[in-house]
Amino acid sequence: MFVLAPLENLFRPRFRKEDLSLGKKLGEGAFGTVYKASLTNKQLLKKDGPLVVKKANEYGAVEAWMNERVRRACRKSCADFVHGFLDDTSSKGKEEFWLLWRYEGKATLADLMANKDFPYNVEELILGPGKGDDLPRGPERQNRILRTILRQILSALAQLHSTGIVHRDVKPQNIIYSEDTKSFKIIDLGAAADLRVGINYIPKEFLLDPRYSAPEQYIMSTQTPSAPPPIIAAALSPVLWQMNLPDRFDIYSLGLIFLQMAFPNLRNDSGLISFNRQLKRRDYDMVQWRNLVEAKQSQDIRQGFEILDMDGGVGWELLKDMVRFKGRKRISANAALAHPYFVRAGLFGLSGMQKLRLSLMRSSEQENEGVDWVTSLMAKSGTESVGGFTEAQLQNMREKEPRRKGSIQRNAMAQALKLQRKAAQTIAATVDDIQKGEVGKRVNWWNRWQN
Ligand SMILES: Nc1ncnc2c1ncn2[C@@H]1O[C@H](COP(=O)(O)OP(=O)(O)OP(=O)(O)O)[C@@H](O)[C@H]1O
Repeated sequence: MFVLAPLENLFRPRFRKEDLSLGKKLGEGAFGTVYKASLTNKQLLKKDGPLVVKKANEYGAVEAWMNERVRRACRKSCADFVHGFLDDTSSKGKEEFWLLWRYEGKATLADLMANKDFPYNVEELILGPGKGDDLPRGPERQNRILRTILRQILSALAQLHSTGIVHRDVKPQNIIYSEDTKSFKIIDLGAAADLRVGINYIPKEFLLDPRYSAPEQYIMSTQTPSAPPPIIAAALSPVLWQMNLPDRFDIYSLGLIFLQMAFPNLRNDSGLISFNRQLKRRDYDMVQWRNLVEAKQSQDIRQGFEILDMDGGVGWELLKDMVRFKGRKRISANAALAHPYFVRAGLFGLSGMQKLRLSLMRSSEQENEGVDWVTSLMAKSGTESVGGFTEAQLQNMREKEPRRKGSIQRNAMAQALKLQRKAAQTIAATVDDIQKGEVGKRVNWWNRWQN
């Protein structure tokens, strides 16, 4: 940040108000007004195409800073930021900060969820028209779509979090479908906090959307003092981060989105608000909430649980791990990506039950099947990392660890499936351990896994 940011600014094009022609208004929030726009001076950008301009108030500079940081550290997770500049031509006292992004597309997840055809309308966007027809319409196909959406948002969040940024305003309105990458990206870093350098970190002041915010009032304990100067904050932040796990704030919000995707009756505001009230009254116990609503026998509720209960209820398990009262007990974005809900998904989605059986039997005949098996899952599902480990890292561990003797009982399908689930859980737990700084546990993890 200290070295690259100033350098980068030397080489990036500079924009002025006159270079832009504003079009349709896209939104108006507490921090500014957003327009679709085009460039009058086409030479400024190599790649032509529509842009989005936010005319922001005094918070604009912070939002620009946050966007630049994201562009350097994890650009694929958020809307493509172009530039931010202060408009000093406007009258004094009314300074405006202008922020520019590439126009990602017309639909946010909120727009898509409001459509009666959700989630099939998203399937078409991600796969192309007619491509999901290998399955009949029903819970299995819906589950496949929900899983893809959730995985895309979780990956984006995992990247933000590993950069030290907590978004604090995760909601369907702030998740946009990018027509270019054909996937979901996060927008609106206006309320985000960069805990590594203390930017926008004000423990006593927050501007959160109550519909989606986690029960904790502050993302950092109120006993944590206000942010010190950036360099000191950067040095201290890993400690504060581990103490408070502020990233879990976003996970709770995403859990609520998962819930809304599964239950049609919770997609509108009044549904969500009454869910929040019911959950609070039951001390944030999802099982109690389930008992309450299941008794009501509604079609929407039945449909939601049918999805979450598939594959032994892995969806429901993940949801419960995301929507928990205590931040510390909530799953992290990385661990969630290694959850069986996703680990099994790649296989089911891509090769079907038959091939899964075959590959499990085949892999159970090999030595070292633990690693081989996980890496083959990764290859099949197109996953680049499991629980934060790349394929190369996993293979490397395999080389250095004693070889496993014997093998899983042949043809023991049930056992293999159990192991698969267990392995994913162990990876998730291990990622948590590592995140807690106990790197030495990695070796224990290997032993646990072998056992
Ligand atoms: N990169 C983008 N591409 C396409 N549309 C965008 C982009 N960024 C923002 N929008 C549209 O503009 C709207 C407002 O954007 P954003 O949420 O950043 O502004 P905001 O002023 O903070 O609004 P709010 O306070 O309501 O969240 C979004 O809901 C989205 O429809």
